[in-house]
This record gives sequence, structure tokens and C-alpha cells, in this order.
Amino acid sequence: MLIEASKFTIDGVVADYIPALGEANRDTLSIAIYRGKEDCIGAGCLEEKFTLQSISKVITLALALMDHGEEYVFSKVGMEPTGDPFNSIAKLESHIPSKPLNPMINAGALAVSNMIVGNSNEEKLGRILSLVHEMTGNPTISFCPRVAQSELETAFLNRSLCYFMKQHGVVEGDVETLLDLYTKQCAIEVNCHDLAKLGYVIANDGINPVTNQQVIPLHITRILKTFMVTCGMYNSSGEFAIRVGIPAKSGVSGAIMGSIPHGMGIGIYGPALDDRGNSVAGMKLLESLSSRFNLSIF
Ligand SMILES: NC(=O)CC[C@H](N)C(=O)O
Repeated sequence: MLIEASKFTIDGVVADYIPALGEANRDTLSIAIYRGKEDCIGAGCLEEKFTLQSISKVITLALALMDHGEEYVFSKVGMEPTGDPFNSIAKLESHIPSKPLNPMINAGALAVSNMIVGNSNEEKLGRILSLVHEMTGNPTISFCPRVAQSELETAFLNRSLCYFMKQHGVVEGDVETLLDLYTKQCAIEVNCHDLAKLGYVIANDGINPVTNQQVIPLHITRILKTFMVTCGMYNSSGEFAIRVGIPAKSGVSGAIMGSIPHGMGIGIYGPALDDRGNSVAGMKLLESLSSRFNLSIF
């Protein structure tokens, strides 16, 4: 199945609007599937590291909801899919009140990062990483300073989103400081096993299966999975829900995290992207897996 899906990498291109991501090998495709405890299988280059990019939006949303509760978080960011590209600024202006439509697009994720509690970016990033460590059981996970810096130097669109939202009171504080945190959270580096474990905890009602610790409250994991279904694959989310039917979140590094409720966590890395920013071969692989093993939740 992996070999079949790998053929589709030639249809995609590696994201290079963040220069450091442009160095990725377009032909790679790897997958890990985690079903709790020691049950982790995979294929491809499972040790290869990549950055979470937009998948980090799910983690920071969990933390912001734990920090502030639903009422506050959803006073700043909505719950509706946009149908627009992930970095679009259009609906911020045309939609009243002027708040991002959901936390899975860049504008919404920047607003969410702005809510993370901490006295400094170091402390805030430390809290995000602690949650990642508790979810995966891997305390060595950190961020890649080179990828973060590369994005920070070129994040003109994200800067614009921040300034627009600052004007409208959706974000507060220094924009450069917010971008520094956001680019670092996006640059958190994992391998497919780690990613599958992150997906598993969300699938498993927030419980780490090894420690039995409730890492994320159950009601928050429901919110995360729902956003993954409605907005997780950017403006391909509707088609993906029909063709694959697995709550999933992708990132422009070419990563996809899947969470099959009470079943499995999936971590995929395949940097060749389609024109919407999703891993071409990764989506094909998920489609084949879903139809062969009847994994759709619908
Ligand atoms: N879709 C993505 O993965 C986008 C994340 C990326 N860091 C950005 O803000 O552009």
C-alpha cells in the first residue's frame, strides 16, 4: 500500500515559502500506526524527523482551552470552516465580527497562540512542549531553531494577519513576540511514531495509554477531533471527510496526524504537497487504508 501511494509523490511539490522546508526530499513517504501500549507498526523511514507546522494548531488549541475554557477561546476565534486557503486574510475583513473563523487556519491559530499562558515565550513554548511530551512519552521532543528562524524571516502574510487582528482587538501585545512563539510551535520536530502517539491520545479521549494519565480533558478532545474533521485538511476537508472519513490534521511539512476514535493514532510524513498544502501521497495512503480496513467514522 505504501509503495502504491508513494507513486503519487511525483504529483506534488515541496513547500518552499518557508525556505528551510524546501530542502525536504519530495519522494519520501512514511507511516506509523499506534494502537496503544507497545503496539506501534510502521513502514518507510520511521526515524526521519520533520516539523509539525499546522498540526501544532491542534496542540495549542488544547492548551488554550485548558488555560481559559471554551467561552473565552471561542469569543476570539470561531468554529466554522472557511473554504479558503489556510493563510487567507479575506474573511477577516468580510466577516463580522472580525475574528478568525476557526483555530485551524493561520489567523485563528495565531489568535490561539496569543492566549497561551506564560511570562515569556520560553515559558509558553515550554508548556506546549510539556503537553507534547506527556502525550507521546518522549521528553526529547523539541523545536528546530533553523526552521523556526527561516519562517520568522519570511512570514510576511502571518505578520499581516497579526496586525489586522491587533487592530480589531483579537490579539494583543507585540506582534513579533507572537510570531516568534508561533514559528517555534510550528517547528516542533517529531518522527512518525511520535505523531501517531499524539494522534492516539486525541483518539483515546485524552488518556496516555502507557501512563494512564488524563493528559487532555475528554470534552476538549471531542472539540479537537471535530475541528480535525471540519477544518483539519484546510479547504480539502469536505472531500477528505467523504473519501477518507478519519479525523486528521495536516501541516505544510507534509505531515498528517490521524485520530480514529478509540482505535488508533496515525502519523504520516510525505513532503510532496498538492495545491492546497496537503501531502499528496499521504492522502492517497489514508484513502487506501480507510477503504481497505473500513476506517471511516461516518
Ligand atoms: N499549513 C501549515 O502547515 C502552515 C504552517 C506554517 N508555519 C505557516 O504558518 O504558514
